[in-house]
Amino acid sequence: MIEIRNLSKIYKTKNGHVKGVDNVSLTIQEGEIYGIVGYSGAGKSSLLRCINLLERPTSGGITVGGIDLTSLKDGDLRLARLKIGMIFQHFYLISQKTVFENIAFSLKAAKTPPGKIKNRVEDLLEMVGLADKRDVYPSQLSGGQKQRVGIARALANNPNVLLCDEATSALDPTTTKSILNLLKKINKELNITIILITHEMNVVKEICDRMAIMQEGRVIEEGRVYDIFATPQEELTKEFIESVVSFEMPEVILNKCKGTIVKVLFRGEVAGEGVISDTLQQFNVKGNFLHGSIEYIQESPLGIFVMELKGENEEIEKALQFIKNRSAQVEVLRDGV
Ligand SMILES: Nc1ncnc2c1ncn2[C@@H]1O[C@H](COP(=O)(O)OP(=O)(O)OP(=O)(O)O)[C@@H](O)[C@H]1O
Repeated sequence: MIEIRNLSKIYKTKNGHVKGVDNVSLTIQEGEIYGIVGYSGAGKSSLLRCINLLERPTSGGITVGGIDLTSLKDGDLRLARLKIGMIFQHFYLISQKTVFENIAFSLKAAKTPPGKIKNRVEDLLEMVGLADKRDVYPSQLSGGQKQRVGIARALANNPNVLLCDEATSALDPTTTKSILNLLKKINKELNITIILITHEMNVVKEICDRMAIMQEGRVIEEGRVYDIFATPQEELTKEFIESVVSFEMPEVILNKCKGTIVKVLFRGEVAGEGVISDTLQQFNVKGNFLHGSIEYIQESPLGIFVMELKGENEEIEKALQFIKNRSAQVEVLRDGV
């Protein structure tokens, strides 16, 4: 378990103090994939770098697996850090060393007996699918392959935690997917807790169990990814969700609709369409679908429909109540005109 307690990071610059992280407290469970989302400057990297003490927090504490990292002296901190791997957006491989040597470098730094290095590197290369690239140099690799080397290097010393700093932001969508699948595999097979920071909500939707949204150094919302997608509370959270699940409708379409426009959200296994068709049968209202999709978040369906309901006000009220009782959320986007 990772516990971040009242953590603040203040940078002293020549123009004054800048608050990178402002009193953040989070608990991340063992084996979880946890996403931290925010726009540029929100404080994500500062927070991530405080977790392994690449940055010393100005105040607050970090406990990883029961060890309070902020209280450790240099030697003990170095040892504790070996159990926290990290990967980066720009990979940071050593260009003069081969793939094998890049990974071996981590093992040598941790004083692994020389006789054990070869097998370990080969196992790691196998795990990340790069056995055939053992002797090539980073410049001969694609971005996705470079990140695989980064991952192998981060896993070299059997960490319990993997920190991912915008690990897929420099990659195309297909490569991003393959790296996310690799991270999922590592999380499941090695039971490594993963914390990733990203500005891409689709990354979080794809692999995270829980997430936090950061703004101006603070965590403004936190919870299970599914719940956050289903019922976001903060405007910024809604904005991030709309970047992957958009229900914007062209004005011309809205202007044509004279009925009540509602957005309905169905969670889990509830068959949304069934509820809607029951509503239309039981009440004297006409329905017109404007938008609809079923998003799968961690394989759980989340159905979101936007529709126009037409009829007498009283019937519409009854229909809305009926839907409300059978759905996760109903929001009237616009009353009938
Ligand atoms: N070394 C530093 N010195 C001074 N200010 C810093 C330093 N590092 C970060 N900051 C400031 O702290 C705030 C948070 O920055 P941080 O890099 O953590 O945000 P971020 O969400 O990771 O953004 P990005 O994705 O652009 O890196 C910003 O205002 C930034 O300018």
